[in-house]
Amino acid sequence: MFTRRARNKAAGNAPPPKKSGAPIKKAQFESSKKKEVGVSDLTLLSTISDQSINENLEKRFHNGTIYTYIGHVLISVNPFRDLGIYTDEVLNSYKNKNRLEVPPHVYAIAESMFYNMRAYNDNQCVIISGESGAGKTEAAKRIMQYIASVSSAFGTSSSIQHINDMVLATNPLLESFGCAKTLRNNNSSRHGKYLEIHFNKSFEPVSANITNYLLEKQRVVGQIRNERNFHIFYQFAKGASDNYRQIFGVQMPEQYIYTSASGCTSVDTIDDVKDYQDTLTAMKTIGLTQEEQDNVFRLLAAILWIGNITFVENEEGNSQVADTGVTDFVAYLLQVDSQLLIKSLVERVMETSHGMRRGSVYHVPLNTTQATAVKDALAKGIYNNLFDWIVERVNKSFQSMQGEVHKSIGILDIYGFEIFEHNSFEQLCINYVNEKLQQIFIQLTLKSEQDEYVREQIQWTPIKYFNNKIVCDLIEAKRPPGIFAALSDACATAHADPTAADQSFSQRLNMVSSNPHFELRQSKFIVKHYAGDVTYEVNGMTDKNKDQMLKDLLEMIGFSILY
Ligand SMILES: Nc1ncnc2c1ncn2[C@@H]1O[C@H](COP(=O)(O)OP(=O)(O)OP(=O)(O)O)[C@@H](O)[C@H]1O
Repeated sequence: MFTRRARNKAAGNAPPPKKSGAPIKKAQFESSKKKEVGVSDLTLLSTISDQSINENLEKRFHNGTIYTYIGHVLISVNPFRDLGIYTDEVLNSYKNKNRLEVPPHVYAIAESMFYNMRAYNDNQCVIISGESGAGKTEAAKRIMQYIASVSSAFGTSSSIQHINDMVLATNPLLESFGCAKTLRNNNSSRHGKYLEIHFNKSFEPVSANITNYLLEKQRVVGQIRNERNFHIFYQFAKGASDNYRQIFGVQMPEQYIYTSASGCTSVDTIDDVKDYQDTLTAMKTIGLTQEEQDNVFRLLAAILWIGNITFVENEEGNSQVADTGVTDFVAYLLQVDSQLLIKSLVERVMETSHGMRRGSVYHVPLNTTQATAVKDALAKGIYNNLFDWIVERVNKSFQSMQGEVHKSIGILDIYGFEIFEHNSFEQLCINYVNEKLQQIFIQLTLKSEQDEYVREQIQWTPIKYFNNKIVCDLIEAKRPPGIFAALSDACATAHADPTAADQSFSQRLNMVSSNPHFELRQSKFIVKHYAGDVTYEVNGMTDKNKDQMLKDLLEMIGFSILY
């Protein structure tokens, strides 16, 4: 976790010097103060090696001390239990304190951001990085909690309280729609989020803005064994009111394919019914009207029922909806004609063209596999649009309150680095984002620091570090092509057959195989990431990258009054 530093490094956020002659307060001997274990800043270690760093972190961790600095970067080790370190008392003990006066804590980071913004009139940003389950989202929430608390004390108007409530309400709302249980983390973020809190010239919070990055929408239609769909589906299925159960046909999660196929509908540490109530409260706090909420839940119900549409083969070997009762209900939820819905699922409209002129239109029947893919594309498309709409709606609520914006504090919380038994396009994207963050980290810390020593002609022993630019290039380079360029090229080669497109991708990967961080192995490839080696499966990558929402589906949805 690291923040943008103040311009004047030496000043830090030291309290103002005491006037001479002022009475000196009696010092308190804090018998309750925890004894320092190891060093609180790794730069104080006498020998710096992986082993000594790990030993120090471990020693502190066993003492219940999860935070340690390395210069101005805070390292946090997830305790996976309540250590009682986020109480109001602890929070208050960090207010107006220089971070060197108090033990390392995420509150100290938040305090220096708030101080630096005011003292140096500078925008602030904290980047939280770490592998999946490391505790990034928790840290982001603690920072938001701290900023809300100190900024409330800064002004007295009720609108400040309201803005802070809204900022905090974005957490349960976006977690419900954007987090899910994975094998690594019961509350894993499946999207990236950059939250900016805006302040006026008096440094009172006046609004906020959320930028959302790449939701893992594939999860809507399938999850690996013992993972779950997005939390909201289980909350809704278990907690919906009788009215919603009646009008939207809400069943328990076991009754829906999208929420039950992975064999996990409940999680020990999650109370879906309570969380559903929290989501509703958050929606109200953000300002969603009852009608807006109804439409959100109508679409969620539609997605769940879309998952239950199944296809059988007719005599010609083409797909046919197995139970039109299900499609009728989906059509009612989406407010579209049920025959139109069925047609858009079981056939594809193809149009020939003669030069610039439009040619004939053909209705090509789909087989059951193709129809299932179309059905899934519809569910993913609706959920992705719904998620974007929620983020936009939250931002609209903030904008409506907006006074003059002077400075901001930004908090970046993204999905962490992932290695699973089977890794696909989603993991490649997530791990690529983590590589890019690591690059920024290297630029902002190690490289810029060492460049400064060179500029100021300071003698020092250069620290060797792995610069992961080579891995970023491997994934994103245009020329020679990296993995993404190879993937785009394979998708562009108009292969209707996904297997042929995947093969073409695999062949193109030969071109990147000279990179020492890459290995091609038949239908798989290995990327040696900064955080570990990950084996990705080629199968299905081109389809996921194309992410086609068929024209017929878009037209069908266009008829819905919900859109
Ligand atoms: N400081 C902490 N104290 C106690 N428990 C924590 C702390 N940080 C994290 N946890 C626990 O660990 C779980 C995982 O943390 P979190 O969701 O913040 O990880 P993450 O790094 O955001 O993961 P992902 O990249 O998968 O989203 C939390 O749900 C919580 O139970």
